[in-house]
Amino acid sequence: MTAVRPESAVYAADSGGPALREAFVTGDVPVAVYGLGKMGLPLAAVLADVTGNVVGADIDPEVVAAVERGESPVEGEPGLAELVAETTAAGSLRVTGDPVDAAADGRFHVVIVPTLLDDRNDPDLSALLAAVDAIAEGLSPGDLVVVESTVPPGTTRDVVAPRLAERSGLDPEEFGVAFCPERTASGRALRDIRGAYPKVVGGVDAESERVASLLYDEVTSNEVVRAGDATSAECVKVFEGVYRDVNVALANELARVADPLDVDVRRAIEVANTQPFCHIHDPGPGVGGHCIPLYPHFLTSQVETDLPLIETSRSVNDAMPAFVTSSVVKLLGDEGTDVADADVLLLGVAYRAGVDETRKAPARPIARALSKLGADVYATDPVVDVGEVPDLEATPLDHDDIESAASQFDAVVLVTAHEDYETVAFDAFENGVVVDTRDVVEDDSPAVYTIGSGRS
Ligand SMILES: NC(=O)C1=CN([C@@H]2O[C@H](COP(=O)(O)OP(=O)(O)OC[C@H]3O[C@@H](n4cnc5c(N)ncnc54)[C@H](O)[C@@H]3O)[C@@H](O)[C@H]2O)C=CC1
Ligand SMILES: CC(=O)N[C@@H]1[C@@H](OP(=O)(O)OP(=O)(O)OC[C@H]2O[C@@H](n3ccc(=O)[nH]c3=O)[C@H](O)[C@@H]2O)O[C@H](C(=O)O)[C@@H](O)[C@@H]1O
Repeated sequence: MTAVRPESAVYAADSGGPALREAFVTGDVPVAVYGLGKMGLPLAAVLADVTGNVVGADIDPEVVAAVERGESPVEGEPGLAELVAETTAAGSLRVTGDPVDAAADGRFHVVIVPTLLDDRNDPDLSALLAAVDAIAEGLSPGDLVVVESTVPPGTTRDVVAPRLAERSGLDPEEFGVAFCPERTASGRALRDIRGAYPKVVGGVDAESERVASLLYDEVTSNEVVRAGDATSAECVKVFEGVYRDVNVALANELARVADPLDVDVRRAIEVANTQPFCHIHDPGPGVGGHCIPLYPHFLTSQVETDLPLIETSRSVNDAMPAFVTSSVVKLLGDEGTDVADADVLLLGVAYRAGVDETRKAPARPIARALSKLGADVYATDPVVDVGEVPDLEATPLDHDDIESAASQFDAVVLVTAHEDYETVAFDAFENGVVVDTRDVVEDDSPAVYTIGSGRS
């Protein structure tokens, strides 16, 4: 039986028909976005561009102040600074430091706050619950609440929806709840949000899913895929990430046979992938970011079932920094240099190319391990401010000084495949070994050891 919601801007009399779509794009369905970070600000700006009526809430005063000034505190997103300036100037995007404030205004509530792990690798949903509690204070009959933050499967149905009802005093039938994952990647957020991929929606009931799919259909130029329920939609997001972590682990494990087999594994992978059903990923120094390394734990923490492949893949990826470190030590030894006497430069601290993000970045454990062995470790990055990176055991080196300082280093390790490194003259490192963990360095450079390909 379809839930009959109290009539509201979202659940108009002919809910789901032209009236709702029309109301949404004319600003008659006020939108509240909770979390204006790397994903939330681009999302709020696009929703403001579509509807003309968005209030963004963030608990970080610096974020609020920047957006109030019409500035984007999120960098590295093409078009975002302009869109934030335009939508704030037009009054389409307002911002508040009080999520309860936003909840009072909003009728369509979108939560995109951080969901991380605690120090025991259990999901930390504290930010999500705080946002949900704020929404509950301002929830009105006929509202729709959507979670976009990645969460462990079952969270929307078993935690968010009941908590909203309990804390708002509303009957569960009086409002809608759905999970609609954010599938966007940093550096291409506006393009992704506007329709690079289908938008997935899943409701705690059919009416929630139907209305969520209508609203997002006005946002994306791509199709909207209805997962059938909220937990299925949560699984879609987590499975995408787990698929990636397991497949990167396969590539990393294959990279380990390059030396014993004396084969260029990267080349073999490239050729194997000419089969349409073969999609072996790229070997690297480890899996970073605050998404892919986390999502397997969002699944394993939810079930008692043994999931050895998923858990082992995590271990394989987390062991890559040690594999890189041992390769550096061996190559230095081959040159008669003891790692304890070595100066080592890490090229790249960001977890992947082009992003200003170092959470779970492989550079951190590589620097720590080399320092522990007595090496003097330096690090540079064209995007990240290395001096501001917490827990990095390395001396910052300015990106522009790489070639002039090159001769002092006994080893240089390319950790992040930043585009800037494609133009570095690696022959300037004539006194040292070059370890390339991302297959960026041109083969005609001096003896380069590429993880997965061996010596050039
Ligand atoms: N960064 C990425 O590449 C992607 C992230 N996601 C998911 O999106 C969610 C958000 O991630 P990011 O935007 O990267 O995080 P972020 O750390 O860049 O931004 C989070 C923002 O939320 C704010 N915040 C924290 N608690 C709040 C609260 N109770 N109310 C209002 N604002 C609050 C913070 O001050 C911060 O500005 C996470 O669940 C993540 O898994 C999904 C796809 C891609
Ligand atoms: C399934 C999927 O591709 N998810 C994307 C991913 O983006 P993210 O920014 O985390 O980057 P990523 O390309 O997955 O890389 C994650 C980590 O894995 C490493 N990595 C990735 C692919 C590969 O073949 N080899 C490899 O070593 C990267 O260097 C990086 O350290 O996670 C995002 C997220 O959910 O936050 C998601 O929106 C993005 O679409």
